[in-house]
Amino acid sequence: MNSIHFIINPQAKNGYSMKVWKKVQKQLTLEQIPFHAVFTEYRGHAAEIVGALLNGTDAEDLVMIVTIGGDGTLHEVINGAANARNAMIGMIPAGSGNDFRRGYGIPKNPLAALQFISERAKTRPFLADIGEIKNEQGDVTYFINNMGVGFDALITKVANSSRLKRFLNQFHLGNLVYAYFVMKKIFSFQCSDVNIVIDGKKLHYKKAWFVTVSNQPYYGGGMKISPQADVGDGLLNVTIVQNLSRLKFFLVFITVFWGGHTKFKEVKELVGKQLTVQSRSPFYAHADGEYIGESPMQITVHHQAMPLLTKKVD
Ligand SMILES: Nc1ncnc2c1ncn2[C@@H]1O[C@H](COP(=O)(O)OP(=O)(O)OP(=O)(O)O)[C@@H](O)[C@H]1O
Repeated sequence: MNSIHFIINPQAKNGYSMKVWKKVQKQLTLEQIPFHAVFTEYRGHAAEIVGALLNGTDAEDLVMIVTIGGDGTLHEVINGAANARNAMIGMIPAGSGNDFRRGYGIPKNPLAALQFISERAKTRPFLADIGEIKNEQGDVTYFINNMGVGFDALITKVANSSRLKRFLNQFHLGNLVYAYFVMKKIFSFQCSDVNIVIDGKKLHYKKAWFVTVSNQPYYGGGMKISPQADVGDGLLNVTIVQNLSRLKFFLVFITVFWGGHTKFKEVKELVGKQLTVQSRSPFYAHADGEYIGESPMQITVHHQAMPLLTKKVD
């Protein structure tokens, strides 16, 4: 087997990732699987590591890259590899949200995940769709799970930079921080009218709370925001929540955990290959749970563009 390049975020879930890495490292040695390991040192480092790694290899050589951390580190790895065709990306989940694990069928247990990856490496990789986001300045960010503008991006931004998340992560309760900030921000959030142009069709939504664009069903640490989303169908699934009171928004938000929100008339769903999202007042935007700036954004799907060491989940 080719050497596996591990990229480990030692800070993910307050250092839980290092415990996972130690178990994985022991198993690699036991099974005599060749590997390299690099530890990220700061935000954005994983994308730089991947960029440098792929630059130093011939385009015909397949490079296996496995990240140990959360969806944020994986997001960076995907962005580092998005323009290369010779990277195969895998993940051993060790973060607090782990929506990639849910959406792409990766085992929870680190050693089971390693075995799963080793097996995938022997067959052809699964080619997943990825989403491309372009802002007004033309800067490009890719996403593998989902992107969103509005209330969910605001929660992402405040939760990710909060000390409370780090504190709660010590007790494996990091996800509670999102619920806390939802409760806190729901009273002050300002909705905005939103214009969406999807595959040439113009649509207008009054008083939108958020717009989420999904490549797979899960976001926010297990919420089923887009039950129909499929990572291999060449389509993006758009969810718009609009025109409801703060109280009703809260009730609808709870139902997202099991995908029940889609039954509400204030929740609209669209499907398409390319869209622009523009809000009357600027909305924060996130990609895979990482803050990326403000709307407007143009989003395009790239079908079967990312070789993954995963399987497609039905
Ligand atoms: N050494 C580091 N020090 C600080 N931050 C880092 C480091 N390496 C990576 N990061 C950043 O930490 C953030 C969170 O990483 P990651 O998602 O892997 O872990 P997490 O604890 O599960 O968080 P999340 O709940 O967002 O998934 C990412 O934005 C990543 O860029």
